[in-house]
Amino acid sequence: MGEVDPAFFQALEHRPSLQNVEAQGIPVIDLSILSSPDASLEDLVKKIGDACRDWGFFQVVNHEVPLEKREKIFNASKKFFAQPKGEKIKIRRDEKRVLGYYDTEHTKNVRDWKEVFDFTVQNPTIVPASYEPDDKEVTEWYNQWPEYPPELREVCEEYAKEMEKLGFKLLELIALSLGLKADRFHGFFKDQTTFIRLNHYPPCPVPNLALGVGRHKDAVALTILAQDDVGGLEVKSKSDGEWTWVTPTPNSYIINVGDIIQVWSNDAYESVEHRVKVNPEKERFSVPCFLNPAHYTWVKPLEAIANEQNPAKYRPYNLGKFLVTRKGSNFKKLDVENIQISHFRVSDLSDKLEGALSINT
Ligand SMILES: O=C(O)CCC(=O)C(=O)O
Ligand SMILES: [Fe+2]
Repeated sequence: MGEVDPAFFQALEHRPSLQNVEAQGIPVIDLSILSSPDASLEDLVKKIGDACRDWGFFQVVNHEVPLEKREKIFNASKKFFAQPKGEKIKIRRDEKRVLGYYDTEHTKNVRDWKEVFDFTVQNPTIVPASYEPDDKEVTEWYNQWPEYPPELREVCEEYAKEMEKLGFKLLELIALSLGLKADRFHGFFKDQTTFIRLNHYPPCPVPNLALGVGRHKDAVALTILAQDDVGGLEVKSKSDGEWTWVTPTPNSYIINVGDIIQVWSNDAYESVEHRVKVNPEKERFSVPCFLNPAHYTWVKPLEAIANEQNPAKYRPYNLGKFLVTRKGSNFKKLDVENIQISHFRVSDLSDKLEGALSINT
């Protein structure tokens, strides 16, 4: 192995410890009660609400996603990434075709030690043609499928159906836990921009300097992640700020609240920072599904939650414009911070300023 490109090196304060702090608290929630039609959901809804509030993360077991479908997508993913780079870059993403293979993602401007393959659940996926606020034109994102392995497309499409089913169940439970009607979120996903990513983290000679994915929050509604038994995911604990290792639980899914649920819930549930450590000997595979609403959604605190006592903490933002801005910036190392929900946060200062202006006009 030659010299490692310093583009992968984290700043001193973000370098990972090689010791893992085991998670005591990230709850493992059993969903089996969902298959008994007459059972009361009260306990389950409370567990989900507590987990969303206290951790922003939880794992689910007995989720009814067939193990076979999970094994198939992991096997196909291994076959795809095991090919020479020359094969993989045949479906490399670029500024026009934003889906497919790439290995140059930067998180917070540091290069991630990983390669990925992205596909959307709806094909094509409709998004704005540009990030210019006044440009009303839309465009279509198409999936790019590799020649090898030939089963990849079918396996991915089958897996996507399972993720949608589980995703809707989880969204219902989360809605109930916020005191909303179970189907409150469904409408947002009619023309969803949900995408699934195959992640491959090769063994890394500098696991003390680099990260598989640097610290970040997921800018989507909800993430459903399958990880293999190597482990690497760390979550920043809300209670003490420690990076906490998520011990792989066989055949479980890790669920995390994304930025959009944070905004919808007006900060009742927060999108929590997480990162991925790499391993000097073992490669690791994971498959996150990022549940994301339609591009025309204006993301803002829900009326049933934000009110006079609990004023909206965010200004509405257009999801499609947000998404297109982010996708565009993935290709390059930026001099500025990537677009974040915090840019739409109503700050006390701007409130006061706005107040002052409205008095003066
Ligand atoms: O691979 C993982 O465990 C998590 C990946 C992740 O956080 C992401 O892709 O957003
Ligand atoms: Fe993430």
